[in-house]
Amino acid sequence: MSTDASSTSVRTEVDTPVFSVAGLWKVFGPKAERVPADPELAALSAAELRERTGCTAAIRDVGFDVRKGEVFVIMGLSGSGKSTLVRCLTRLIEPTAGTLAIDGEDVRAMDKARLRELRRHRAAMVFQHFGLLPHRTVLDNVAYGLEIQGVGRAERRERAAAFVAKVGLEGMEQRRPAQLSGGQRQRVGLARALAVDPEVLLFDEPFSALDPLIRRDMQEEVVRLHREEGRTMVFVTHDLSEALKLGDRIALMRDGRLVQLGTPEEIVGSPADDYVRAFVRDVPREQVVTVRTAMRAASAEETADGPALPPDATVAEAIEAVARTGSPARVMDEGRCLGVVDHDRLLRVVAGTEQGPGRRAPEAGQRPERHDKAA
Ligand SMILES: Nc1ncnc2c1ncn2[C@@H]1O[C@H](COP(=O)(O)OP(=O)(O)OP(=O)(O)O)[C@@H](O)[C@H]1O
Repeated sequence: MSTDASSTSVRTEVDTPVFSVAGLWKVFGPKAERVPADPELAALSAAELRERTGCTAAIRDVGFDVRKGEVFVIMGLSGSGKSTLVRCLTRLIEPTAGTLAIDGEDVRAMDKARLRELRRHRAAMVFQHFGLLPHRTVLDNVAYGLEIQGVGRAERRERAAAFVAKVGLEGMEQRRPAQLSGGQRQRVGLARALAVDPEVLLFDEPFSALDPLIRRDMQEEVVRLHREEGRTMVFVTHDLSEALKLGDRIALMRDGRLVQLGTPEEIVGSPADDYVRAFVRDVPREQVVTVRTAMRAASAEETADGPALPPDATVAEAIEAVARTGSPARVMDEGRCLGVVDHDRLLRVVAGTEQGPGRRAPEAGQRPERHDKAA
């Protein structure tokens, strides 16, 4: 999504944040509120803070917007504050300080009824431990959220059946959770969250208990659902490759702080500090750098011929196209040729020796748009 300040009205609508978070803190421990309020305490390291106050700052002064329709990934190592952060969004964990809004509405000011409504209708959570009801069938588990919403039996079963099919479990409606594999159970959890048609889906490390092949299936399922429905998603993971695969943007957390927020290409191409650099060192650049970044100006001859790729295609995809046809690939946007990528450009990205935007910190408005991560 564009961050261009001179946005058109369409862009303004697209840019309306679903969640807006600013100066958010979550401190566990005695008299937690004094920590964000006192600059001296707020500046202490985790160990010093614990020693001085007995408190743990799980989230420290974090701010970001989640834009409509994006997959927003919160990533970091164990203990960096990811789960706490995603739970703060619907106040499953109560923030200590800061502001938090959904569609412009102050979440911290919501009363119990409004919060319940928020969690049931607007922001549904998919947990790692799927929380299925063991004595209910797949269909009834998926219908459960609708039952809570007061939807009548016939309608909820019909809607639940459609979502069971949507996540690829057709024919298993009458099974119980114990009769399913881990991946199938996770699909039931996903269908249950989808069935209530929330504005935003929150995932807390939903796939970390799954074996790698099933995990990849589920990631593809999320990409597919996102492509089909365009639903906003906030996805917590400690796995960098999962983050790069799913995220339109990634918020990288360390010790409760947000150390970098950007597209996968920005995070890999322009790490904010040595910590992020070390984190992304082994990522194959061709899988995240886009042709928009790698391209050069095209000659008149080159604009007329050659394979065509959208600007957000990865260099890996371009390598395939160029290898197949033997000629430079054109980067096309709405029928216009923006530039070309040839052997030389592509090899430079793989070797990590290219000059240009991928090596600079992208400025606002220059961010590559990523529509179709699975392509
Ligand atoms: N209820 C609690 N009381 C005290 N400290 C807590 C509590 N919950 C979390 N913490 C601490 O807050 C920090 C962040 O925890 P959190 O669970 O959010 O991390 P995480 O990044 O999700 O980790 P993981 O990937 O291991 O789940 C950790 O230091 C943790 O020990």
